[in-house]
Amino acid sequence: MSLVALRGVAKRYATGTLALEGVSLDIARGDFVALLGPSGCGKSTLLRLLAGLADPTAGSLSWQGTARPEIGFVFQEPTLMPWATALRNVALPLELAGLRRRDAEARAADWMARVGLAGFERSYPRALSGGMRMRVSIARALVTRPPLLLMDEPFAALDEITRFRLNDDLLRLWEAERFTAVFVTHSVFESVFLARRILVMAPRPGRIVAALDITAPSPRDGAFRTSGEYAAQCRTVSQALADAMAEAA
Ligand SMILES: Nc1ncnc2c1ncn2[C@@H]1O[C@H](COP(=O)(O)OP(=O)(O)OP(=O)(O)O)[C@@H](O)[C@H]1O
Repeated sequence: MSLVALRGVAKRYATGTLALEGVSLDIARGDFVALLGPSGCGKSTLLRLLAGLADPTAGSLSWQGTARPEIGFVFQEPTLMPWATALRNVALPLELAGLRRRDAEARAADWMARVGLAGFERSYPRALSGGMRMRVSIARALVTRPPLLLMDEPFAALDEITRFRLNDDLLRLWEAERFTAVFVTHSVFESVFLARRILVMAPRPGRIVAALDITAPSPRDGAFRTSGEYAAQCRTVSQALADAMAEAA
């Protein structure tokens, strides 16, 4: 069943830039969708439309049950409050939702453990590594258990080993929670590792040029990352991306 259906969506900014045109897609509840494409193809714009941070200039977004669900966000910058401990950062969305501080912190501590940060509750963001700050950001996004998680190149600034670990842990969380995930990335390798469906986008105007299903089963782990199946899927997606870029050029 689709969580959201987009039909003929376009977005033209006030500057005249046509960031998206003719975008039609269905995002199934519980799916993991990657938006893959070169700079400027409208990935972030599509995420902003899903988030309700911008409105389409043409076409429609229809949410199942008619209302946009609660949404968790993870950006490339973890955007934590520097004056608050990691635990306070994770607890904040719960307190904003009306939970008592003690209950919010208990649940936040549980989520910190789930992202591998047990023992760092009292640490301030500046004392944590980039990867750990990103883990705090993921815990903060998921602590209210939103049905939809939007991620905009969350791991692009991290080193490769840290990025692999976060990919592994994100998949574990998704398998346990089954939120719907929409993940923006420039990386073919990351998109194939994470996603069940990859939407390849091309620029000028931003549009979806291919939709590829990645059928590899769970669990996807270190063994999957070095498998022939993974390499073959990466080749297919790379080719689709190269075709998209050639068409756009
Ligand atoms: N607020 C804005 N006002 C005007 N133009 C914008 C705005 N935001 C994005 N654009 C333009 O719309 C197009 C799509 O931008 P968008 O950021 O959605 O692409 P992207 O695929 O996410 O790129 P990147 O990978 O570089 O983040 C680009 O040409 C961009 O310059």
